[in-house]
Amino acid sequence: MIETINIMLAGPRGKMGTEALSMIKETEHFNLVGCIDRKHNGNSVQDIDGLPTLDAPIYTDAEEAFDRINADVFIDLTNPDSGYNHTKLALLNHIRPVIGTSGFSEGQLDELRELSTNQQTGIVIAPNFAIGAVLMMRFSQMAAKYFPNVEIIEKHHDQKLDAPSGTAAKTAQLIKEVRGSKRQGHPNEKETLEGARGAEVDGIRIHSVRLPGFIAEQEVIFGQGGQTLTINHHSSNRQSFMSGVKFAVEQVMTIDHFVYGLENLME
Ligand SMILES: NC(=O)C1=CN([C@@H]2O[C@H](COP(=O)(O)OP(=O)(O)OC[C@H]3O[C@@H](n4cnc5c(N)ncnc54)[C@H](OP(=O)(O)O)[C@@H]3O)[C@@H](O)[C@H]2O)C=CC1
Ligand SMILES: O=C(O)C1=N[C@H](C(=O)O)C[C@H](O)C1
Repeated sequence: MIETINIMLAGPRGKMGTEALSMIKETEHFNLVGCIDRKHNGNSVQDIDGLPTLDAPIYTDAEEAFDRINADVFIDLTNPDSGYNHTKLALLNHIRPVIGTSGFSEGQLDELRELSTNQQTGIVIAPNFAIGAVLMMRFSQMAAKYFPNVEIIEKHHDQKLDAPSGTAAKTAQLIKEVRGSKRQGHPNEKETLEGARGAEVDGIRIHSVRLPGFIAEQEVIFGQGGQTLTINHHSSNRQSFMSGVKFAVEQVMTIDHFVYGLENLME
């Protein structure tokens, strides 16, 4: 018999949070034990319009929630500031975090890595839960060995708060690991309009598009004498992320260290 995993979630009314609650409800060995929301203190999830019929208390005070709720895993799907604070609280309370929230700085990731080590508590931070996106990042890393000239275009809905996306930042990091530092474009190039060449991570240009109509898409474009190679991933709904959230919740129960990216948990 599979053991039940008790889950606490922050951001239940959000686009991802609502989808994650439905996934929890449909998963026999997952049990929602509480939520952190900015509204509805003292209510049960099932009393809130539009949320699945799950009987779990809502807290607006995160510290109170971590004091009172006895969970195995904490899922955060909020925003960078709240997500970072919640993640620290979860680790301090030895509740294993599964973090989908994007936009953490390198310094914040380092602090969470250190806290996870000190607390000997497993944590999974996944820039993208869609398995296709994880493969797109890995294929990009493979291609960069042979095609070191590369730029990234990420396209998201216009409600997204952070830019560049966590996925684009992680892709750049993976590429950097295999190709080293390289400034893309002409050495003497000059922007006559600031931002025209996008953001830069270790020489890799990242261009962020924000438009209604998109959910999440990324193109990694490689160029070399006479040829281009484009690796593209497209999420057309938020269900695309849920098998990855489920996988991360199951996996985080088996580790006691910091993991950044689902690829580190896949065979
Ligand atoms: N890793 C992945 O695969 C994916 C990651 N994401 C990331 O997940 C996060 C959420 O995305 P999305 O669902 O689209 O965003 P939404 O804006 O739809 O949802 C965020 C929710 O978090 C709530 N919230 C904000 N602050 C707090 C807080 N302090 N306590 C509790 N709840 C809070 C918001 O409440 P209110 O409505 O009151 O503001 C809102 O309901 C983003 O960082 C996004 O980049 C998204 C998709 C996939
Ligand atoms: O905000 C989103 O929507 C998404 N955020 C994540 C990111 O920043 O990469 C993952 C996915 O792209 C959707």
